[in-house]
Amino acid sequence: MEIAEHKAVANEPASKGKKEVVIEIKGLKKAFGDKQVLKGIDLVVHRGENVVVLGRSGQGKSVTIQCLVGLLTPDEGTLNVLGQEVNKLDDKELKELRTKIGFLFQGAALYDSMTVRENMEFALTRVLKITDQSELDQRVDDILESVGLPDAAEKMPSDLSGGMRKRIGLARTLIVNPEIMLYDEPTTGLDPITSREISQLILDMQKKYKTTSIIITHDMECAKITADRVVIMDDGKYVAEGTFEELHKSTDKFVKSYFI
Ligand SMILES: Nc1ncnc2c1ncn2[C@@H]1O[C@H](COP(=O)(O)OP(=O)(O)OP(=O)(O)O)[C@@H](O)[C@H]1O
Repeated sequence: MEIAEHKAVANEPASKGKKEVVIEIKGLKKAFGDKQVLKGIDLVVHRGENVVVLGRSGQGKSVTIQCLVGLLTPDEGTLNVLGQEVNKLDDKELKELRTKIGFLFQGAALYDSMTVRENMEFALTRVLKITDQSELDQRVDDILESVGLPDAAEKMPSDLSGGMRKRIGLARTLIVNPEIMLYDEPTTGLDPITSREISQLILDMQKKYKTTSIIITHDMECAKITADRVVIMDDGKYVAEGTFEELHKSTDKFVKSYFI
């Protein structure tokens, strides 16, 4: 197995030649009852990087993300996000940290009784406390333009196709300027063409908004399009790491099984 040794680089200054560490997970372990799900996860994500996590179902990819944002408490290990130890934060500090993190989960989680514009404005007023109507309008129009749906503002979520809902969900998440984006299977349930468009959009948004992302996916094309780096998870650990091309060329039987 060709796992790269994860070097402990937390707390390094973002000085010349060194990339700023935005997320650092060390020795993360988590069990539910007698089921040991995470058996020692180590991961460093640098600013502006898209890291894709691959792995069969039930490996603990989502559990890792939930630990990262303080929704689950690990049994062992440390999670450092934007310079803060997640498990040492009180509720108020955790809430504050979460405003810097955008989530895009399987369902786009739009409020069905609100128009697209109202969904966006709700996020802006709640998170960024913006109340000026012209600024709200400008931000909504800008983000809808960015995700390729400039005319969707007055539509209801029920009027949108699955692909459009994903785009609007992404817009709603990005409109509050998160530093980190966490995607949990962003292309699940979409047809191959729409999946490709959403993957491309994730990449475009990373470039435009300079976000740092962890993308959990089973979609290899999504991984190919979006990943600066791929990690593969198996049996509660990360077992292989590299660029998509590096892993694609791997001779390791387990890694190769992902690329068939
Ligand atoms: N709150 C919880 N209580 C008990 N067990 C849980 C809890 N959350 C997750 N698990 C268990 O942990 C294991 C890993 O779940 P997780 O959702 O992280 O898998 P995953 O790798 O994201 O899978 P998938 O690709 O199917 O989403 C599963 O067996 C799941 O049942």
